[in-house]
Amino acid sequence: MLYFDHNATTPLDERVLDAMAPYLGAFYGNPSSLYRMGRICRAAVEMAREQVAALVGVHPSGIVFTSGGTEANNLALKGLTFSREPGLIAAGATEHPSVSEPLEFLKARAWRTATIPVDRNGTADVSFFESLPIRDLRFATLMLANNETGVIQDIAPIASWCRGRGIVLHCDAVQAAGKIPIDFNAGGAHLMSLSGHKIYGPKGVGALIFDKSVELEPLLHGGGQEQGLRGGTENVAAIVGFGKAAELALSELETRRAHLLALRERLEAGLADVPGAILFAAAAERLPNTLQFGVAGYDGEALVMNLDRHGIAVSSGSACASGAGEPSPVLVAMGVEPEIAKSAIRASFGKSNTEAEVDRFLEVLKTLVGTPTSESQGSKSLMSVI
Ligand SMILES: Cc1ncc(COP(=O)(O)O)c(C=O)c1O
Repeated sequence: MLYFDHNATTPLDERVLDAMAPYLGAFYGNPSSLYRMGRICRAAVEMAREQVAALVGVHPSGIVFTSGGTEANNLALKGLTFSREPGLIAAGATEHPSVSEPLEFLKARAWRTATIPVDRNGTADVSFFESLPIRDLRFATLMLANNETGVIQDIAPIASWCRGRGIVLHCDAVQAAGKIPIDFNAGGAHLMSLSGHKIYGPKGVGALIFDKSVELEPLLHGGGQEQGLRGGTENVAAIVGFGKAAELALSELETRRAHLLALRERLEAGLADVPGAILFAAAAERLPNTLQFGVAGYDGEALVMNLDRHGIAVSSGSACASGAGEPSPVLVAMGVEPEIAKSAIRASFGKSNTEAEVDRFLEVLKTLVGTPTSESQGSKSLMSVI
């Protein structure tokens, strides 16, 4: 299978599996136990904490391990509300459901939201913040990179606006981590979510990075683990795997980034010969591995299924939204017409993909959507950009 769906999930790196193995076998201790095996497991968890901290340039004590990106987002958003009077939350228009759904939950409980609009390229409008009633604004949330389009938001000016007014900013960096450099402190957000399975680590583990100045309440009360912010016996093997994946992501960041960008650019160039291809968020700064496009007149989900018959795995939008038959809310928020949005396909490359695989993808795509007519072949490019 040609796997181009790394924003949905990544395969487990073999080196990660090797690091995890002892903690799925011989070292089964509880990291809270005082005897030797417990201490070995504790040391493994703490080493992983250092590895994840290094990926985003923070002190290890600013990391809470969670069951994944979804829990990290829920912990941030709900955890901020428990000790605050209900008020206004500013939230990006293209957030992942693990942010937008907790916000819906909060809206049913006296909280209100203000949507930070995006332009046609999916870039958030920073000036929108000036229109917000500061006294009512409790906190803000904006993703670092979008899971569908790969659009990267410039968080620093928003964070500095928020910090200047004592407003907490949460940032979902699940898709950005391991693909672009992240410096938590320079970025300026107070809270940041990460996930293990998007960086060749295991599923079911993630982290919330937190600034100690922020008042945050846990979702899970229990044995006081994770500095009291996430009760429950730690999933040691998964945490160890996440740590190893983070270490590799940091040490290989530049080589991975260059490789992924070359693949993305190859696909982008090839799409110019695909009749009716429309590249989304073309002018925005995007993740090196992600390319979302539509093919006018075609249904994205049908194309995904046809590509699957040829052994090619891509997504018709975000993994969570696919199957719903609705146009992608991300593209709709960008002002893309619903009919065009319904034709969307997302290719997200990974470190093992090759140029030959991209060429094969283009070859199959062209057979599925027809080849250019001699008349259109004469034109410079058949691809429009949105
Ligand atoms: C931007 C973004 N945030 C959060 C998540 C949720 O992460 P997890 O699958 O670890 O719960 C995802 C997963 O697709 C994502 O793309």
